[in-house]
Amino acid sequence: MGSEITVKMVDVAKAFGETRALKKCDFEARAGEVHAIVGENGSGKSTMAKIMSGVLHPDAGKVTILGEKVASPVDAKRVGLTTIFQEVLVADEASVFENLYVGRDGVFRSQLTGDRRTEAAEILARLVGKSVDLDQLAGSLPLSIKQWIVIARAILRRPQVLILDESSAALDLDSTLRLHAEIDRLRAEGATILIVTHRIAELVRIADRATILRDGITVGTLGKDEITEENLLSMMTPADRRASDATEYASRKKALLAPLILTATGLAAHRSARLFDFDLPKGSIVGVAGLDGQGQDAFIRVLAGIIQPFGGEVKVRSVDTDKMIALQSLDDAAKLGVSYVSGDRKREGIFPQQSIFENLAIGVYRKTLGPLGVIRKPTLKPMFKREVDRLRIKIGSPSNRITSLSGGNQQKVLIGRAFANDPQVILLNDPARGVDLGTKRDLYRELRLFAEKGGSVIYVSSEIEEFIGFADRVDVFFGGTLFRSLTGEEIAEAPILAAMFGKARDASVDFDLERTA
Ligand SMILES: Nc1ncnc2c1ncn2[C@@H]1O[C@H](COP(=O)(O)OP(=O)(O)OP(=O)(O)O)[C@@H](O)[C@H]1O
Repeated sequence: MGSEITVKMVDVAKAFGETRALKKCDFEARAGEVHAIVGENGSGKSTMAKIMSGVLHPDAGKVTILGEKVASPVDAKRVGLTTIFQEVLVADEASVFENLYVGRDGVFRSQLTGDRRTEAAEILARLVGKSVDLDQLAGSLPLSIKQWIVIARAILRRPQVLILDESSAALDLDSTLRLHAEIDRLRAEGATILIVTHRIAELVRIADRATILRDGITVGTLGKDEITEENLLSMMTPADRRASDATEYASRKKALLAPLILTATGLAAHRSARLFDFDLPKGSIVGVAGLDGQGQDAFIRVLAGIIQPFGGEVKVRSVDTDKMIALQSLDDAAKLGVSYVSGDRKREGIFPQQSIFENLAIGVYRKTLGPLGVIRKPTLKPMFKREVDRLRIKIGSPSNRITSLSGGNQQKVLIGRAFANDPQVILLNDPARGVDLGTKRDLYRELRLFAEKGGSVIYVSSEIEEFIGFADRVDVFFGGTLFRSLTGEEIAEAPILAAMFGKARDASVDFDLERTA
């Protein structure tokens, strides 16, 4: 590891009105290292990244990047710092190539040499995993490729300091590995890479050091060998709020023998995919895994009544009549007690113009309408408080806009909304994206309690480790269809991974998880 200090923050403070996002932040990163910034939702990580990038100015303290002060984003770029923020900023009406070089000595194609095209094509192909036509309009591409354009744009700048603020939160396993290979490459060239992430497996695999923030204060830095889930948790979370242990539950095969609460028969979630059947026993937790685009996302959205399947039908047991009733719409889902939580809060989840309170309580408004359709807010208050406490949502006033919350806390509001509806089935579509470690554990515990009381859970995740010690069964999607169901001891990394790649039960995966450069 190079010893040159590239990023230095001393005694930095930053407040937004009454909220003291950073109180005393000290930080140091060196050339040739991957340094993670870790902390609970709302602990100040993004604020720290924005200050380094010149987007925000500190109220107090000193910040230097490569020995220089940075007063604006332009300044930051000049000294060699590039940041990839959570938002995917791509100009739809410009070509892929123009998007890659936007802001760099003009975007006119005539000024850009052939070398640049070759370099852009190479980097993008490495990241995407296949070649991408540089001349097509970015607007015609799926979100996943747009995300790669943003990452490629940053890498093409050959930054000396690269900040990734939750840039891998929405990436699937295969994509994450490609991003890691690229990070390794930059590290080998002597760059400093700062990553803000809640994905523990990612941290352990790639970070050389990790600095932990708690409530706007940096509490310490761990070396590579010290980066473990337990160490991170104990530094991130005050002792009184820490779950006493990493309670792991044995997968309960018995739970799978209970009467069925939801069934899907002859389902085709994709146009040309093989038909499949699915069932959800009452009181069970079924995990759903798959690489990006294998049909699991369409599947859970069909179950939620958001989209229609190409064929087949979904039925849910009615609480009132105990009969299996067809579910074909969002309305049916609400009536049958099926709640949905999306991990893609920007597109499917939050109402950005509304308050935190309204965003959480929106699903129960209807049930509590008073005479003349007036919302009886006081009746909702205890429910709101219960969910905020249960999920430890860090909020100021409930009447503030939801967008004033940190990303992870917005996600917690969506999870709270699902519980608040008092459902019999909760469908979660990669809900823990951007949610901190402590809250993830709390979420698993709450879902366990929910299942023990007879509730049923379907949990889609892009992180294999989420299922282990949590799910009673893991259904793996491959090629647009349900490929394999795993129970008991098969709920482990190797069998899940094998099924995700469409491999036979006992075949080992010729895919190296530790693959680097
Ligand atoms: N523009 C803003 N206006 C008001 N409050 C803000 C603003 N930006 C951040 N905050 C508040 O500052 C605190 C720190 O937020 P920040 O986004 O830095 O946290 P974070 O650690 O990145 O969280 P997460 O893991 O959820 O992304 C939070 O309480 C947040 O609500």
